[in-house]
Amino acid sequence: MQPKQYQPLAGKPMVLHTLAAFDSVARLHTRLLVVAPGDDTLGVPPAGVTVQACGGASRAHSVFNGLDALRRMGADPLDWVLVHDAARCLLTPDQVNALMDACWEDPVGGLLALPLPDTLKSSADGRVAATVDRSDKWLAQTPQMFRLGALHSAMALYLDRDFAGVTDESSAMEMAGHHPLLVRGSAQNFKVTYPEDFSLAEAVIRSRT
Ligand SMILES: Nc1ccn([C@@H]2O[C@H](COP(=O)(O)OP(=O)(O)OP(=O)(O)O)[C@@H](O)[C@H]2O)c(=O)n1
Ligand SMILES: C[C@](O)(CO)[C@H](O)COP(=O)(O)O
Repeated sequence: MQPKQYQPLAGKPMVLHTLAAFDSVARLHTRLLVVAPGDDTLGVPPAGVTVQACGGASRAHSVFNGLDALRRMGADPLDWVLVHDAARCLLTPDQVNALMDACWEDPVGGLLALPLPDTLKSSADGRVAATVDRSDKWLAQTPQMFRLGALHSAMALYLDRDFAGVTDESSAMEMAGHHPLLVRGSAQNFKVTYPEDFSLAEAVIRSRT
């Protein structure tokens, strides 16, 4: 079976839907797609997209290597960078613009996220241990937008620990003492994770055309 990001959705690989969300965002200077070393599945990338085969063992390794690649490509440490999951293929240009509008003047940057919609339980041995107050809980999405140099420095602190605990860019910034901005996203910007997510993603894509 093909890796998730190349599985077809509504007639084209998932990652092409993901990249398309950034097509009409004129403020973006560079679009970089990080793939695994030796991965040329995509062949010729879409116009305006640079591919770097510098993916790593985990998401955080891939992001860190991608930040290094951007520096080699001439990006400045003060440039904003938006990091996005290939598996969030239903992102829209409006959501990207909302994140950029909210973060542009912010001293730290931020991320798309959703307030938790369901009652939250903690568990022990497969049974409910407690109901957790969810009034301050959010589900982190991507893109996550930070200054290139600040994000690289924050992540570098965890390089020798194999980025343990760095499950998203915000967590690295938080551990470096920052408080990223939460920008309300959309439930449709879910990460294709479970088998049933593929048909849901396809239905949403078809509903938009
Ligand atoms: N080594 C890796 C693993 C993941 N990712 C990125 O992180 C995103 C979110 O990870 P996910 O796809 O959920 O992780 P996987 O481990 O690839 O997928 P799954 O949990 O379904 O096995 C991916 O879409 C991809 O963009 C990456 O860049 N490098
Ligand atoms: C970055 C992320 O999508 C935010 O919700 C998520 O943490 C990725 O998790 P994964 O375990 O790498 O799929």
